[in-house]
Amino acid sequence: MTVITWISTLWYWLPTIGGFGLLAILTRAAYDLWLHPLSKVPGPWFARISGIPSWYHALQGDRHIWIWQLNQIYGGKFRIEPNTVIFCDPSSYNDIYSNTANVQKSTFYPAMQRTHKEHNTFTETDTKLHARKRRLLNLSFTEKSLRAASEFVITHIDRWLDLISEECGDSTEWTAPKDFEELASFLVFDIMGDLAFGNSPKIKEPGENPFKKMPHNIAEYLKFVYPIARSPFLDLVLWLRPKGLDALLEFITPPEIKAYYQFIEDSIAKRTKLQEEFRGKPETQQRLDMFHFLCEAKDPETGAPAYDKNELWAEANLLIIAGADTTSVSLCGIIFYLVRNDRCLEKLVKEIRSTFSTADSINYGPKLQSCVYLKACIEEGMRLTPAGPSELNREVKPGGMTINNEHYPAGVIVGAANWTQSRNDTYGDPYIFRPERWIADEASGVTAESIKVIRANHSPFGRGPRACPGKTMAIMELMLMVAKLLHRLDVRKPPGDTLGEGCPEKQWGERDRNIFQMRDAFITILEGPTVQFRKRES
Ligand code: HEM
Repeated sequence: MTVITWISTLWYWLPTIGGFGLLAILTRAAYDLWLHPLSKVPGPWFARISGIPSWYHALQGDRHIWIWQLNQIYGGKFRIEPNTVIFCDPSSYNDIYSNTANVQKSTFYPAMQRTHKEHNTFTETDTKLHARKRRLLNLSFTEKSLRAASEFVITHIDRWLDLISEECGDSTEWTAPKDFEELASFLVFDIMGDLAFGNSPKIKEPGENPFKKMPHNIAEYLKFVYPIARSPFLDLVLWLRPKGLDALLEFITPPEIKAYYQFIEDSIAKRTKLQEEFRGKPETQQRLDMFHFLCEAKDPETGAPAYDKNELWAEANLLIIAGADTTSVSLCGIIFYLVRNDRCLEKLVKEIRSTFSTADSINYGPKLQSCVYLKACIEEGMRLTPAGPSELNREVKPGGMTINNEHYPAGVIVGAANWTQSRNDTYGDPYIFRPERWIADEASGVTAESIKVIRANHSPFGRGPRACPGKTMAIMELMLMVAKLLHRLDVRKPPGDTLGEGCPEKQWGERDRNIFQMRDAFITILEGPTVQFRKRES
């Protein structure tokens, strides 16, 4: 048969093929609307028959705003994709993320990993395999490792503040406006590099350094991979990955990201060698970073090293991605709100400067823990600036589960979105930065009970078996960063600066000038805040 005959035959059959295609789409849409187990759950009709709206908003980076808007329209639960329901009340939140919930992570998570082979604790969907990985990873998050980590953290924060103070000089004038988002991400990446694989990229230091683009490149990578993981073609993508798609993605990976991977590989090789040299020496002569605890982890059944080279790579890489952006986003959120709320900033500065006589005396101990207003500012900043604004989705396992007294069958995807969850009615005045809501005080009417209610509503570190193992470390870092910064320096918003604020010309949900706006790429991507520093007066 000649090519011309092929084309004319195809042309002849095209209407029939098109007709069958259309029929299949209409049949599927009718099923999704009227027969699907979620058919009674409300939601926009297009989202109930197609993943395209959700995908579109993932591409736009405003999926959290879209979900929040749907919450205003449809109430406590709605369908955002044919097979996905979002819940917005505390009771459902607890049902989905409790230790006993019959759920596992959905296939969204493996889609976020670099290659189909590179499973780490975060992307593992199988509940039993995850439990094993998590038990081992937890060995890096003990009280002992935390104490050891705090020393690395303090060294970096002090150096960071020395550099900012140098810019202030001896003058009592304010510095030029600074991009705090950049400053924060440089600090946190240096810390995480040091802790996760024993090599700080030293990007907070002045001067040229190719790794200064690293936080930006990771953000770009997330912006690229996130819409893929949220796409309606996810099953096809996952099927194609081992069949050549991974190789293609590797090929088109930008050189800056490849340089970052190379940096991790080299650092791990060097750090592994060092670990060998340390073997047998007393602990005081070893480097007790998180990598140490990963290397020393033993499989409880066989007694053999818990991680092979590839797993060690995957876990160390996970720690830097999971621990760096999240902490820097939280720090930016806290500072954004503090420099816009003089009353809170003054109260916090007073607490810190009256608790510690010098910035050097601030370390991770009972005195820092006694700073209740500091803790409250951190909780409030993290409430308004969640490090991941959309839902942490979970797939219901065989046997189904009950959420808020209703049954959901196996295979359905469920979740609650942090941005929406931290703005619901439980807070009374959710759009106000008011750290006092986290402190029990008879005079202001805040009780232990009211705090329990708002805490049950949402947790920035997640809840249940997949909750963040780095929570205590992150809180330790944030407390030290904010306390040391405000002890040494005065900070303010440059007069007239609006970077990061909402704006009346923007779409619904992004207009409030008092709210820090963000882009959703699973992890939050921010622009701003801008701040000015000044040596403290006394
Ligand atoms: C303020 C900072 C942080 C926030 C807001 C945060 C938040 C979260 C959240 C919400 C999850 C659950 C994600 C999900 O279910 O999809 C998570 C998981 C995780 N986080 Fe964090 N995190 C922070 C800092 C850290 C740090 C410092 C580390 C490590 C040094 C870390 C390591 C991890 C790991 C390994 C997981 C995966 C746990 C699992 O799947 O079992 N995080 N984090």
